[in-house]
Amino acid sequence: MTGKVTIVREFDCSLGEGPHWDDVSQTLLFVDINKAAVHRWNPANNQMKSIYLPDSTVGAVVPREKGGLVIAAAHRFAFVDEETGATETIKEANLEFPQSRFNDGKCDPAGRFWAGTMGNEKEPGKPRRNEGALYCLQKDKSVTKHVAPVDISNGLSWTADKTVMYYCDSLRFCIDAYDYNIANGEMTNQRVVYKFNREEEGVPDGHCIDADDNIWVAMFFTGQVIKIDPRAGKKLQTIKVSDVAVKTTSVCFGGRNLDEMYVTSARNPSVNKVDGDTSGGLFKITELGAKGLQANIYEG
Ligand SMILES: O=C(O)[C@H](O)[C@@H](O)[C@H](O)[C@H](O)CO
Ligand SMILES: [Zn+2]
Repeated sequence: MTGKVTIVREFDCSLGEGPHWDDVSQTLLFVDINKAAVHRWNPANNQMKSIYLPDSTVGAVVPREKGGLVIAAAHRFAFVDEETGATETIKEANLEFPQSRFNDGKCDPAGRFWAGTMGNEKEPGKPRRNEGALYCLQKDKSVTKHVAPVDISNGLSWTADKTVMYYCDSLRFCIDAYDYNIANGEMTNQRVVYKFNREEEGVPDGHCIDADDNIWVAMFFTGQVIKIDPRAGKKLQTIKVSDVAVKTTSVCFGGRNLDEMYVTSARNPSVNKVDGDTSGGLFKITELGAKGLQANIYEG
């Protein structure tokens, strides 16, 4: 199977990110970082519900088991009431770097919410260096710091047996693996499992893991999704998502059978959107011959 790409909706995201398939409602949650927007899109009726947060940016969103959402936005973890849009700060983080902000995040299989930060970027791929870190919002609502310094904290995933965690600091141009202790959330024994070729492959951004423990990475600047076998350290497949929307930012599996892949993207810089400019849109890849696992949610 090679993967069939379609554009499902021209969302015109400034910086679309963090797709999360909500299997309960069969809808897709994702963010537009620069617009501080949390979007929920229902593929069944093409309806979109959006919340615009009071924060300057939002890096990631996940559902909360007790109801509502949890976000990593600007400098805080916060709860969001999806009906009213009201937010409640849980904890602030990375305040030592005032120009930094939260970026990508995801829940681990035990229901902790992991999210990392990055320095301000005047242009994509060029942030203030070493201003980011990887944080974890524990289920007791405390926040712990795990990796620092980081340039652009991005993709996170865990193997099905919960013993390995994968992490990507984009400007390291690799995927790192860690031994993962699911009982206490500690990550140890960092090693590189795949090194990207910057020229041909672009900048590694968000990623997700499939039921076979292969990793699918959205590549920023090249409009590609790359499938990697992290055990063999090998690239298995490259899928061209778009020649126009080349800033592909993240991926997740979705759909009734979790066998469709959603891909978010960022807008190309142009004042007015011209015909055929699909950048900032949401894409779908089918016929992948792979399936995802149910996405984890925050259990605190
Ligand atoms: O989507 C993200 O994770 C960041 O917010 C982006 O800005 C990109 O990662 C970065 O620019 C890639 O080079
Ligand atoms: Zn990202």
